[in-house]
Amino acid sequence: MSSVKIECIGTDRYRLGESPVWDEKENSLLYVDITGRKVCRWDAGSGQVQAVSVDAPVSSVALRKSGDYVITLGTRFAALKWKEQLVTTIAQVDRDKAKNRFNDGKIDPAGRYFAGTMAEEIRPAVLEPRQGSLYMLCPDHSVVKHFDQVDISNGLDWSLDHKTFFYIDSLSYSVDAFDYDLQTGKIGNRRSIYKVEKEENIPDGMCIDTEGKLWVACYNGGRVIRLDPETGKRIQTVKLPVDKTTSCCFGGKDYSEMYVTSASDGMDRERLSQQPQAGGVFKITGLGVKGIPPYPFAG
Ligand SMILES: O=C(O)[C@H](O)[C@@H](O)[C@H](O)[C@H](O)CO
Ligand SMILES: [Zn+2]
Repeated sequence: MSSVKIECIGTDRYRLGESPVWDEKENSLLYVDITGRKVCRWDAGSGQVQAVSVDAPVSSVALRKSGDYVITLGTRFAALKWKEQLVTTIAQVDRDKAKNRFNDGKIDPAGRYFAGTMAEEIRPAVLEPRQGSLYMLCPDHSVVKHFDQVDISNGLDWSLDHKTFFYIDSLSYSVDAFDYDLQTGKIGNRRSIYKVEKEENIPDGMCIDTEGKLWVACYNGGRVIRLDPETGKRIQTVKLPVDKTTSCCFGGKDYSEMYVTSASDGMDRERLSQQPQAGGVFKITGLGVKGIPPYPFAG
C-alpha cells in the first residue's frame, strides 16, 4: 500500500467534475463538468484534453456499442457524436419537474443506461429533497422509472455476477444493494450495505473492482474508500489532496489505474488557494487492484 501514488492529470480545473469512464479504444479518459456544461476527453498518450460544450448541465457520459457516446443532459438522455460535436435527444424524463436535472449514470452489463435525477442545488448538497427518480434507458429507447423519492441520485454499479445492483442516494449517507435481474433489468429487495462515517461525509460516485469490492468517492471527504459488500466493512481509505472528490473509475493499462474526478463549486477563495488542485482529475497508481471495462450502451 506504500506504493500508492496520486497525481493530478493536466492543469485544467473544473467546476463539478464527474462521471469518469475509460475509453479503451481511444486510450482516453472521458468525464464531464456538470455545471461547466462540457464533456471532456483526456488522451492518456498525448496528455491533451478535448472538450465538447453542451447547452445544459451534463451529468454523465457512457460508451455506445455502435461508436461514439451517450450522455445525460439536463433531463434528457442524448447521443453525442464526438467529431461532429453533435447532440441529439433520445428520451426525456421528469417533464413535470422544471428544476430537475439528471445526475450520475452508468451502463448495466446488458447495455441499458441507468441514471437518476435530482432537484437543482441551491448550493452543493442543499436542495429540495425527494424530487429525484432512478431511470433506465433500454436499447429500444424506452424508459423505465425504477423508483422516486430520491434526494441526490448518485453512484451505481453491478456485482461481478450481475445479480446485485449497488446504488447511492447521497443524502441517505448509505450505500445500498438491490437484487438484480439482468434479463429484465428489474431491481428489488433494497437494503443498506454500508453507512458512511462522519468524516467520510457524502457518498458520491462508485465503481467495482475485479475482486467485487466497491470504491466510493466521498464528497467533502477528500477520499475514496474501498468497501466489502459481503461484510459491510470498509477495507481501505485513500486520501486525496482535495475535499470534493466526486467519482472514480478504473482505467489505463489493464484497468490497473484509478481515476478520480473532483469539484471546485462552492469553495471560497481561501479554500481554493489552500487546495489549488480542486476541480482537477487525479490518477492513482499502485493500488494493487484492477477494475473492469465499462459496458457500452446497446441502443
Ligand atoms: O457530484 C454529484 O453527483 C452532484 O452533482 C454534486 O452536486 C454533489 O454530489 C453534491 O453536491 C453533493 O452530494
Ligand atoms: Zn456524483
